[in-house]
Amino acid sequence: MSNIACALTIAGTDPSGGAGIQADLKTFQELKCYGMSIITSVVAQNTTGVQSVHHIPLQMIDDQIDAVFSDIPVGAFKTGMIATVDMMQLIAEKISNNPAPYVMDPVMVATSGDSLIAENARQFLRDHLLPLTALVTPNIPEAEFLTNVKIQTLEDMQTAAELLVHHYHAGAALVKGGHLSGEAVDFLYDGKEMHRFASERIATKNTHGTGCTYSAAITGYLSQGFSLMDAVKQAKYFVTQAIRHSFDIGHGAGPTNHWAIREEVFNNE
Ligand SMILES: Nc1ncnc2c1ncn2[C@@H]1O[C@H](COP(=O)(O)OP(=O)(O)O)[C@@H](O)[C@H]1O
Ligand SMILES: Cc1ncc(COP(=O)(O)O)c(N)n1
Repeated sequence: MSNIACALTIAGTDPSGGAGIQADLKTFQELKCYGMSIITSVVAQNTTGVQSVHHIPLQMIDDQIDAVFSDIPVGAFKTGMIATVDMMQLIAEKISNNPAPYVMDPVMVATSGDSLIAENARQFLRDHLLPLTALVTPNIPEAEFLTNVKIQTLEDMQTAAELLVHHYHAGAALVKGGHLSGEAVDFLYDGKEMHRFASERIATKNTHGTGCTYSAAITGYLSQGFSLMDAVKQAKYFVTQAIRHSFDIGHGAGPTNHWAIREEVFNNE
């Protein structure tokens, strides 16, 4: 199978398996992509929150990126948690010559409320990494920070998506509405048109890692050659099913179910 789609994630870890690198690799696997990962920080966390963080030395991040880029053609890649300005600077340099589509999940705060990146890194992310993206996938608080727009309505989400592309130079923007109420509505703006992706809101507290899973699914589909619009459409379906069949495990916000689009799960619905 030499023509397998290769998808890469550059992110932090979650030993409890619901978010970060672990969620990304599980998602790639479900989509039948060949999954690869570069670890930026090792995070001691679980469904209740973050206990401690160890940043991987810059040289080691550099070496990991070289190990992958020098050997295997990457079909698409994503970034999740990048904790410091130094890491961002290095990653920006490394990826700027890679032609594969880049999906940025602008991770700032975990579902538990714990901050995952340095205060000054947020601005650096917006000013230096955002212009390199094919797509950025902020949730409401992240979109608010990136654009300075207070987001309370579906119209505000669309305004933020347009600003991310036209003012902050993202390739495209997917503003996710998980943090509003009512239907779970996301808006994709590709620089020309606004697309709406909606699903029913599922009553669950188990949303640990939804953003990671969603952006990994988009990356996986892009690595397989789907258009941006189709990749988001398929990924929205994937994440909705993953939330619908999420696991009530752990003492906090449980993880999503990465194998929820398998046929046997549907057959048992
Ligand atoms: N309770 C829910 N029911 C259905 N879809 C949801 C629910 N919560 C979030 N989503 C969807 O999950 C995806 C992740 O969204 P969001 O929660 O906004 O991001 P993040 O996990 O980065 O905070 C989006 O497609 C959003 O619409
Ligand atoms: C290493 C890492 N990266 C990202 C998240 C965000 O998770 P969520 O998708 O729940 O916002 C996390 N909790 N840990």
